[in-house]
Amino acid sequence: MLSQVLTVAQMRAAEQDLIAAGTSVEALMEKAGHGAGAYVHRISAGRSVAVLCGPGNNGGDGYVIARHLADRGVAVQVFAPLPPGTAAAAAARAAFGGTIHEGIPGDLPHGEVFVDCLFGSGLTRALPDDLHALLVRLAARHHRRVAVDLPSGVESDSGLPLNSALPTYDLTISLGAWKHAHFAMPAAAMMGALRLIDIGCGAVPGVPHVLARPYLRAPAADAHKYRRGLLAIVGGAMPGAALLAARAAAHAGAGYLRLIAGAEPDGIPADLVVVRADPGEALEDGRVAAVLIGPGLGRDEAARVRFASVVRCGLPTVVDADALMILHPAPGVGPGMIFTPHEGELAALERAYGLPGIGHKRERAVALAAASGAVIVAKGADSLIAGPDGRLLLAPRASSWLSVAGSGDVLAGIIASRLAVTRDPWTAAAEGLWLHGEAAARAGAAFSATGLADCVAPALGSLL
Ligand SMILES: NC(=O)C1=CN([C@@H]2O[C@H](COP(=O)(O)OP(=O)(O)OC[C@H]3O[C@@H](n4cnc5c(N)ncnc54)[C@H](O)[C@@H]3O)[C@@H](O)[C@H]2O)[C@@H](O)CC1
Ligand SMILES: Nc1ncnc2c1ncn2[C@@H]1O[C@H](COP(=O)(O)OP(=O)(O)O)[C@@H](O)[C@H]1O
Ligand SMILES: [K+]
Repeated sequence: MLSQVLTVAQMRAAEQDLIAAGTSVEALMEKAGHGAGAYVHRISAGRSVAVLCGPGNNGGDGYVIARHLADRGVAVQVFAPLPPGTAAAAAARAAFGGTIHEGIPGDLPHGEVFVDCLFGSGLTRALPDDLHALLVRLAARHHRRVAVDLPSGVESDSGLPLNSALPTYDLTISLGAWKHAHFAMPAAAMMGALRLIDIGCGAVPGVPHVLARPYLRAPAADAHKYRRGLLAIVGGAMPGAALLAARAAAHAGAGYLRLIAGAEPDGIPADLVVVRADPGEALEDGRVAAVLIGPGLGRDEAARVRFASVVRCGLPTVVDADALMILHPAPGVGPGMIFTPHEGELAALERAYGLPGIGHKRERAVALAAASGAVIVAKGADSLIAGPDGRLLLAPRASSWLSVAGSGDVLAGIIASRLAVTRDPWTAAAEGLWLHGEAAARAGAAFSATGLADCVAPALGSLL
């Protein structure tokens, strides 16, 4: 349940449940403040800290953090432009015996760590100019910046900043549970590293979770290539993309790769079996566990015919790239499939399924999954996985070096390989998305898509 992601309303309800079970708001605030204070203490390494406290319970957490630090001998100053407006925040302030600067001071200190406890999940509108300016000035005067629960000015449920020019942070410490803003762009880009403080919230049924590290297994002792999974990759007009997907797929677990070639590929690797036959015939083999179609397929009539053959074979299929752009709702399209759209392909699919395409990305992906019956991997800087049953997984931020041409082909190859291994679209999507992020972390900086594909095997090795 520490991986659950809650809306503001769900978080409030979870807190109410704790209160109803006998914990006071003050006790929750103590737990949250001490947990966050321990992180700030570590970061400050004994150097000075400034805490900006707002009027609500986020400010209350700030007073607890300040007391935690002062008790450990850290030089801490509190900036409180507004008086506490809740009983718990007032009590936390009274318990802090140190320096409090009220109002909007003209002179502000330079120091090591700035802790933002101006507003948390209670933010309902943009910060007024005076508070915004104070936040920006204090943040600019400190080397390290920590946001408590959320960066002030960010809307929790949408991840939208309600002000322009908000500070960025090195660390964001979420309290009680993750919020959507921690995983949604553009807010997630402002937050730095993410940490969560457990205050004892129970599991909330039916809510999204954070994509977790999967644990994979080496092939069984008696494995053979077919039992490990035969993946058929259906190529098309531009063979390079399919070869790239195959290069990634080869290192993601499938025991056997076959390229059902369209245009004649150059430089075929020795370990890739190339079949020059109609996909309809080639897929009748009976041993094919999963199919990938889309990378380099093209969007012409020949592409449509190849896609229709794949649909007819009824095998578990990853549908990516061009195939998403020519896809239309039809019998056999959707259930048992994984669609891997980026933003443009997501919009095309919404048009194809007659969906309005409004709301948060997560809501759009869930609606598409329900309408199509497919598992949706909605890619981008804030990737997520939606299932036709309403399940939702939000991926932790991955390397921004993934923004390189071909990294989507690599993802499609990885997911398809996992589909051949697991035969389960949901599991394959989750394992594949994690492996892609892990491969990127291992590939370091400025990698090419080929370099990324070559890091898939060590990434998989780390998950065994
Ligand atoms: N309720 C609980 O049991 C706990 C709450 N915790 C903290 O409480 C926070 C939520 O506290 P609150 O609900 O008091 O909300 P905040 O502290 O985020 O905001 C306080 C109040 O400011 C007002 N406000 C909103 N936007 C504003 C704006 N732009 N300018 C001026 N005023 C504005 C609102 O009336 C809001 O209720 C969480 O983020 C977390 O930090 C934690 O202490 C853990 C326990
Ligand atoms: N800024 C970013 N941070 C993290 N991941 C990213 C970022 N930009 C792109 N990605 C990932 O890189 C991949 C790009 O896929 P796609 O848009 O299909 O590219 P291509 O068509 O060139 O292969 C997706 O998996 C996406 O989630
Ligand atoms: K905050």
